[in-house]
Amino acid sequence: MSDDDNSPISAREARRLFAGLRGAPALVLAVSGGPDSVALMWLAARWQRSLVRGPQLTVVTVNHGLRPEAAREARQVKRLAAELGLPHRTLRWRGAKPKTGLPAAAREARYRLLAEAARVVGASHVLTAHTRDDQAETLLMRLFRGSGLAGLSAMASLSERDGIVLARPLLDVPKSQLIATLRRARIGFAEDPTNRDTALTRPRLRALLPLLAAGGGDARNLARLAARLARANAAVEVLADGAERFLHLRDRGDAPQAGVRSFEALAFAALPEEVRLRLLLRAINALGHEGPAELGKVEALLSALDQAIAASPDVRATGRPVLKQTLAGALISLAGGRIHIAPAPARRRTGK
Ligand SMILES: Nc1ncnc2c1ncn2[C@@H]1O[C@H](COP(=O)(O)OP(=O)(O)OP(=O)(O)O)[C@@H](O)[C@H]1O
Repeated sequence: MSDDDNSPISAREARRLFAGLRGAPALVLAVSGGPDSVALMWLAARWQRSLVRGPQLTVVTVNHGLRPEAAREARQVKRLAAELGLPHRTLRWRGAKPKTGLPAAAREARYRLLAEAARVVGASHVLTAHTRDDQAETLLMRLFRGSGLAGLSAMASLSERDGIVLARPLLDVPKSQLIATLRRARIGFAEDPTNRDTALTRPRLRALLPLLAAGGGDARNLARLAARLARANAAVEVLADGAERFLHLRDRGDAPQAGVRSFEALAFAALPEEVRLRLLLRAINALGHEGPAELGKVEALLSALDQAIAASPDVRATGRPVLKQTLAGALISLAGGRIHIAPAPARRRTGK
């Protein structure tokens, strides 16, 4: 870790971090009460005060109703927001909580509530306080889960969700600098108890980080790797766009049925493997009705398609499907020299 990593963030540095947000009419700050998001709130408030006509800021805390201390933490955020002259709202996650996949459901609900709050106050962006350390952890989690290039690109500094831009202005900032900023400003913050719960994947990974850092795999290097992979991923996406247009042009005058995607099999087979995979993923995710397809399953499908195309040299000859599979609610078939992807018919109930 360099000395810089322990220095408070200067007003000038913060201006650079928030530069792209200056012209926004209003911003929502997602503040849980933990050090990162309290620092985000403090930095954003100082930045906004320094502007003649900066964006309106609204602080939002989501109480997931899962921990008894959450209400008190939300009140603490409200108090601090008031001291900084910022309006604050606490939003409750109501409704049934699932028995499995609770963290994912809580995150989903949190982003939905934050996006709703943004719409209510006319904000174009929701700002979260993800740091460089979070980026490194995300990369590692996805690495251990076997993600592909897109997943290993980790978090983007700007992304879109429900018509609202999700901005992560601190994604390149080490957490230690945020703590140093709060110490210098004499601001207290809550500690997230899930950080100490070693049953969860992220905290377990967090415990591994010092070992990795000792071997050179520190957050700076891991986050840099994520940025490089994101760059490569963006380039492959452009290639996939081009390939889609190329296949479409070859089909001129031969418009596919509505709600179906179809590619000429031999032209498809000549494309690079990563591009073929993405074309399948895009089509399956667009037309299937069972959520995003798993990369491993699309890889298996692609290999089956490749084999089927190679095994029938005159792939155009037969109108009968030489391959037919469903995946993530989409039906994929190879027939008459074309790969067709369509919504799978609804499954029939097996009960009598
Ligand atoms: N209860 C909350 N209320 C408002 N904002 C929150 C809340 N929890 C998290 N956030 C925002 O999200 C950021 C990331 O939080 P955290 O690292 O706990 O998320 P996570 O559960 O790991 O999921 P993800 O990284 O996908 O958001 C925080 O810095 C903060 O800006």
